[in-house]
Amino acid sequence: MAKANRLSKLISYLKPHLKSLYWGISALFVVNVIGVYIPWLIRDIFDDLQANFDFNRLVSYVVILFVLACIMWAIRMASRVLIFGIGRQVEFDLKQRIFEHLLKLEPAYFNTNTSGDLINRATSDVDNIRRLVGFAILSLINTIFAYGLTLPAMLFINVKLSLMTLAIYPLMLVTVQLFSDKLRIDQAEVQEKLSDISELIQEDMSGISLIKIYAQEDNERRAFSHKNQRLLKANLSLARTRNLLFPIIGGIANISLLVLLWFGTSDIEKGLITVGDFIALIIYVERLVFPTALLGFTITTYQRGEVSIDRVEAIMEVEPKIKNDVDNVNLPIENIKGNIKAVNLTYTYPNAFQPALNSLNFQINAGETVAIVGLIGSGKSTLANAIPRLIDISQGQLFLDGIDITSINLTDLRAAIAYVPQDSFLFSTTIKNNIAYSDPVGEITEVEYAAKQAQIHPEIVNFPQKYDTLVGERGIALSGGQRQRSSLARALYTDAPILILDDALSSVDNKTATQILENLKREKNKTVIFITHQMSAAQNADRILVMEDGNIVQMGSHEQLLSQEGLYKSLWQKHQLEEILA
Ligand SMILES: Nc1ncnc2c1ncn2[C@@H]1O[C@H](COP(=O)(O)OP(=O)(O)OP(=O)(O)O)[C@@H](O)[C@H]1O
Repeated sequence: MAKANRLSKLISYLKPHLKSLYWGISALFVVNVIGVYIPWLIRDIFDDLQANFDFNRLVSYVVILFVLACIMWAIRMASRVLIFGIGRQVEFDLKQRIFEHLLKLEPAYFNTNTSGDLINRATSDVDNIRRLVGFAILSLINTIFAYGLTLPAMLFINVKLSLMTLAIYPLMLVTVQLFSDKLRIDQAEVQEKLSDISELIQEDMSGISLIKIYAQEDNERRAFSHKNQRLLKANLSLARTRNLLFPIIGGIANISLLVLLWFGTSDIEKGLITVGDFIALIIYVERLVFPTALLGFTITTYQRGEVSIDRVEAIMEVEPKIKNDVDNVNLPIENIKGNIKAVNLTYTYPNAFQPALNSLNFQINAGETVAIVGLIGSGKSTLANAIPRLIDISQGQLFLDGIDITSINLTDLRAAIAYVPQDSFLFSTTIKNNIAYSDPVGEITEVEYAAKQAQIHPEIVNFPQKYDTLVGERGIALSGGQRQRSSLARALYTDAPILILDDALSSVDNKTATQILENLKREKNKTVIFITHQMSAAQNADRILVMEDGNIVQMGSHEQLLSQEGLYKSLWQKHQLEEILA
């Protein structure tokens, strides 16, 4: 991204918070004015008291200085709260925008972009932008005000002394810049070693049974110790760099004070400056140490923030491929019958050489139960994903109740379809919330009804907290079959006119799977499409589509297909042989 573009992005992040920024900058200005005025006052106090000491005046000066210092402290606090607050606000806005944008993107995007990278952009990169907006802006403006106000005051007191003492300050800036590069490298190294360790812990905890079966505890312990050593080394290197930098900055500041002391005292002696002038200069020089040192960090923070703006904006620039047509048609769920028709339906995955769906033509009537069978990789899941537009299919190839699905409002289309994907994903929440995912405030009786239809109810009531039992990663471990039937219950709960099951009962025994499908068949007006490798379940469907290499090679009822030579007959014979052998 070009520099000007980045700057305009940065301004757009700040735009909603301009009022706070205005007040924050104003507060910083006032702080710096008071910060320059206090040494000036001390200068006058010294010169005044030296000429004519009076205890009462001393007390009143001390009170004035104390009040000014308190006001400065309070305003400085306010400026920090305001500007760091903007950083936090921008962080909040960006995280929200990234998440909302990711929700708009199609599943294919997440196949080509790792979740680790996306999480990194939404956390570490957003954090870098927060630092740019909070710390870098505060520090940069503070430095501008500090120099802009302090330097004239110093020059007014004595040009030669001011320039001599500050001449060494660029060295401080360069040192911090050099160190901040090293600090960044060390910090990244620590981060990398830390994620290595986290990955190992995560993997070992998931594969703990395998480690035990293969008696690999010693090997894993050694692997952990090796990674832990590397983390220790990285941490020590970071500590060394930090511990070296701050004494060097202090040393440079002290050199400039020594210069001031050396030439300043002789100037007092020569009567070129007063004692008050000298003390004010010392305070001014000290005042500039912090902003100068911070400027080095500010430049690095700014550069890092710029890279992060590019990385975050790269996500935001990805246009969702599957979106509503400009003149999309609303299709209320109560008007949907559930007829599905494909006309030369063709789909090729990006970077694939062959189409996964190769000019399919079929019609599924409303209320029909259709099984899709075929060899692995023949395109069954791709077809299932095409109907709710989870993949980007072309216009004029797939129709719902005679309407091109690419022109139907996406929310309406998806509301019409209950879909159970191959992996029965469960969220880390209660079983009730998992089933009632599409309408979390639904009645428990409806949740139970769906669970009964999916034949999981008797097992749920045996769970420790019944429907309130936590499942998913942080809950109890469910068997494959229980997970599948819970996902099925989630789909049945929505009561959509079309139900698609993608091999969703593969871990359920044949008898239960057949029973579930029988129950579904009895559901009037529901179009059911179920992809399966279980031939005993498929045989009960009204019709069966047989797929091979992205083509529908056979279509008909179980009896019709058995009477023909072809893939279906050989799949059925194989199934029967397995039954006999079992
Ligand atoms: N995201 C993807 N990117 C590229 N190719 C893919 C992708 N998903 C599937 N394919 C390919 O498309 C073809 C059809 O895959 P699909 O998953 O639809 O088959 P399937 O019949 O459902 O298989 P299974 O019975 O094993 O579930 C396969 O050759 C597969 O390798």
